[in-house]
Amino acid sequence: MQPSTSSVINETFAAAVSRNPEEPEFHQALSEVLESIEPVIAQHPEYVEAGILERLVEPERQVLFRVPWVDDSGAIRVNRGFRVQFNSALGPYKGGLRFHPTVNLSIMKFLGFEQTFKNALTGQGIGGAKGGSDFDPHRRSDAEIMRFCQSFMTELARHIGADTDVPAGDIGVGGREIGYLFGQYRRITNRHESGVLTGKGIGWGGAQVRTEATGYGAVFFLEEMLSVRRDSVEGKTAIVSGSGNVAIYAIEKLQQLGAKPITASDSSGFIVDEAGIDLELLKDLKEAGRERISAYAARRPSARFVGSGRVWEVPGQLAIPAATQNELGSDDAAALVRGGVLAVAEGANMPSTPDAVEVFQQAGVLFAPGKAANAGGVATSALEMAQNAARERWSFEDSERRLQAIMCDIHAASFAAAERYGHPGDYVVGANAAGFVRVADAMLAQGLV
Ligand SMILES: NC(=O)c1ccc[n+]([C@@H]2O[C@H](COP(=O)([O-])OP(=O)(O)OC[C@H]3O[C@@H](n4cnc5c(N)ncnc54)[C@H](O)[C@@H]3O)[C@@H](O)[C@H]2O)c1
Repeated sequence: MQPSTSSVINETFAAAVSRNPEEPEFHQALSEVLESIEPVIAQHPEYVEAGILERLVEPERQVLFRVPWVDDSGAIRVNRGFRVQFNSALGPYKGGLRFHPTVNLSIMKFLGFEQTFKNALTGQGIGGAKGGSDFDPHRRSDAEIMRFCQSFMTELARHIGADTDVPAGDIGVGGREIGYLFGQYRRITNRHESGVLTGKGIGWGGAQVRTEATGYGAVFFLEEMLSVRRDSVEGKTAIVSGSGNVAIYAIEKLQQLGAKPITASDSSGFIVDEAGIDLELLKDLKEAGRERISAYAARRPSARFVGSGRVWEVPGQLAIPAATQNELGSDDAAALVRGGVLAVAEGANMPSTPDAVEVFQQAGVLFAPGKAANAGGVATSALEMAQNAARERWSFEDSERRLQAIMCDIHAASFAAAERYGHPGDYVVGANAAGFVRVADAMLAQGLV
């Protein structure tokens, strides 16, 4: 007799937890995905027979390395570098690099695992990975950032390649860092291998819309969810957290589509601007000046800075958490519901705790998990790889149209899978199921590797 689906899921989870102790973020991501694919497993015993679940939860390769560098005072510093190559059944490993002091193996594995399903959802033929370092770029000089990136790439270079593994940016890794990383890779390999990194500068192999893609994509996804209810983002107030790459371009697209974003945040607090965010000012402070968010309120009379408290207490009909994991708990979700929220799209990866997701779903709020809503970034990275391989350059308009089409496809695939597996309207089940089936089918076809 076949073991029951729930016992297979529970055993896989328990074995993964005992093999990877003290990795809470990884356990959280595993439990969220495994739980929601139960109805898929029930319909596909062949996945269980082929050991797909046991194989999926074990990364194909994990690389940990020393990153020695010299700071501006001449002192030697040592950080730890990571690259977790999770799954390459659908294509070369693909996923961002994060430079942040909280980076550890648990966070890398949660992100690499999630990335596998997200990348599958894009339909662009890319596997899943994540990497980074516990290096803190905050208050580091430009020269220190460059030396760190060069040392980091000196080791990473031997593990990546246009057909092997293609890193990109994430928290703490933007255009400047990708430039330094690419320069060192080119120097070490003596190859201008454009497809080895994405998020490159437009003048040297980068793609139009890559910078904007994650934030724009999250708003396109919001628009798709609302359109199912014959509604749209137009005229609605939006609560956005973060003030980095994802938050800034989510705010930009919300404004272009007639919504009114009124908040932004960083780890020091948040600002509320009832007149609507002044995007030029925000970009000037965060992209050019790398200043704290309080500087926004200091320069804009309609805004106030709140140093303690929760941005989610501010009422609005739309919410885009776009800072970091577990930034939105059940009390925050309840506050958003009280404030009249209709739809939430996760710009960041796993910003909502499982309890918060439950609060949204119980209240009938449209909820898009990060692996669907923020997949626009990696999808556009795949477009960058395609342009690099073909030595082509597509226009901004063409690239944005392709991004929008991909987000519509991700929405449609997630929506359809939710219906098919008995959870209509549940985008968490839909996105996990749709992504999982694509990866599982490829693994099944490729044998026990
Ligand atoms: N950049 C992308 O293309 C992309 C794609 C998919 C998902 N994501 C996810 O989106 C999120 C944001 O990434 P980004 O690229 O905008 O990074 P970023 O470094 O440009 O911005 C991160 C923002 O989050 C804020 N932040 C970080 N830690 C915080 C904390 N503990 N409390 C409050 N605020 C905090 C920072 O101040 C900053 O405003 C991350 O979860 C990332 O994994 C990014």
